[in-house]
Amino acid sequence: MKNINPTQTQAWKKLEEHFQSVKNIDLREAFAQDANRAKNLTIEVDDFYVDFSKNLINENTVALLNDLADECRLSEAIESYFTGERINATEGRAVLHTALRSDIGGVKVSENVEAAAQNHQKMYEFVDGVHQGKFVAHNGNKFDTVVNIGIGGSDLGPVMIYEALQAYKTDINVHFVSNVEGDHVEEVLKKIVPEKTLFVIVSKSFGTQETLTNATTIRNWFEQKVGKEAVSKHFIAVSSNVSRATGFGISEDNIFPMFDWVGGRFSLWSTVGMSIALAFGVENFKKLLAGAASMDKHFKEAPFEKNLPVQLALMTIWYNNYFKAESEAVLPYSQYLHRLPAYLQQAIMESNGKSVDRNGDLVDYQTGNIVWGEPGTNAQHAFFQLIHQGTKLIPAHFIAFAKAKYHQPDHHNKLMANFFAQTEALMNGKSVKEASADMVQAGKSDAEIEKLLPFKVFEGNNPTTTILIDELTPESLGKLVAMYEHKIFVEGVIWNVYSYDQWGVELGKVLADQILSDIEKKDTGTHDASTTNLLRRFYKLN
Ligand SMILES: O=P(O)(O)OC[C@H]1O[C@](O)(CO)[C@@H](O)[C@@H]1O
Repeated sequence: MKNINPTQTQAWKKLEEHFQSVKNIDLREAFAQDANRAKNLTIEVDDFYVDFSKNLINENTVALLNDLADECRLSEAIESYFTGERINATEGRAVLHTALRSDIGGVKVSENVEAAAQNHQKMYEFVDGVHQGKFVAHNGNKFDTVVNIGIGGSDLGPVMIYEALQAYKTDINVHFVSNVEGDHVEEVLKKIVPEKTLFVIVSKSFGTQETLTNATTIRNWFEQKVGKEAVSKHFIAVSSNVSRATGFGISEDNIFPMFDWVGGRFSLWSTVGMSIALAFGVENFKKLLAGAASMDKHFKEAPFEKNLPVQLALMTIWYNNYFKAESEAVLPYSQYLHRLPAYLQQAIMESNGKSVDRNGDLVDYQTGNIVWGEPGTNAQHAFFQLIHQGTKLIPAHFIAFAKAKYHQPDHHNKLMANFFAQTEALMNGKSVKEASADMVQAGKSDAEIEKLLPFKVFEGNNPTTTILIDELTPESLGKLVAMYEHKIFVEGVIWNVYSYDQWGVELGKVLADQILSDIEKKDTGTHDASTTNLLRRFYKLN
């Protein structure tokens, strides 16, 4: 059976017509006319309150988007996802990060769930052993520092969670080395005491240039400082390629396997989460998994119209494919979530940045959107100007926790006041009448008002989705991340792309290897004129 081109569905065509009548919706009027708008366009799932009502939609939009999901056979796709069908067809793999945290896929994936549990068990025993002083440094010291050596999914998930759960941290500190840039390694090495540090090399393939280079440099440094014989006590690895890891010199006991049915960017729930478990303890790691599991259940069971990942994905499709918005901002009003946008950039853009559909045909519609963001309120003082008054439509997710971690009511009230004010301001804007009234009030002359008026007007009608969560806990964080994972899945199904491969990153890797061999010989090789000149300039200084 051919995979469905979304643009050929009835719903897509109806949405095109519907778009003509909704594209100029005035949100202020929409709220004035419908007292139930906020209530009807909000989904509450336990501690998550997600308000879609400040989006450029009406209830008919939601119904038509749900029809689109139906016509694209989303329900069947969800079933295939959870039951381990090889939906990553270009690599011939199942996509089962869900089996790392819930048994919702039923008997078909019970073997995967069991294998995941065994791997987790080995990790939990190790982590508990480190905390209890059973697994110690070569000289009997307790480890108080971990260095996570990995990149992409072997870094972004762990570092994002590590930053987010600082309030739950044990006395183990984690540093992350990812970039192949030697200065990154040096800066981390400056901060650590090797005798008290555990190094975790994380690489699903154990073939990634950056990670192997960093791991080699760090091991050499360690051998010089402490001695070769101590390496086996201080270096462990997480990989699905156990033989390569042993080839690197890590003993098999110190290797924590992962599976090829877990994609790198969805792997923080696996043994890739080793540094998370070390930093926060096994119980908190389990809570993170439990939170994700509850979102899995919601996603699998809730009807589309009440389903958070489904509705979030449909909103993205609405803006991306009808309004032709290119990007989406993710704005956490929590400093703890400062790495969430970076994490989501990989998860979303590596997954759905595809231009060939699942039939192998070039798509003639927009797929993966660009995701970016920073925490509020800082972002307000940086790029909000463009969202308020620029020429681009930027739908934004505003994420906040109703309860602060520390009791600082003055700070929290101010933070939340900004959080609420921004979505209101983005929606309401400021009309000519309001802007001139303000200036009259401020005592401006008529001439000044006339001159400044165009600059003081805010068009408004900028769409936002508010994700208000009771509190930042390991559980709620797990839910939040899983919610975005499933959103990515739904978008991939509707855009009819394979979300779980990443062939697009391969070409650069191959070319970098070729150029490296030129650089090592100080040769300009056979490159285009621009690259040749750049190499010459580089050789002058090296
Ligand atoms: O864990 P590995 O195999 O080192 O890969 C790191 C990252 O590289 C990528 O394959 C892409 O470059 C990512 O998908 C992955 O997360």
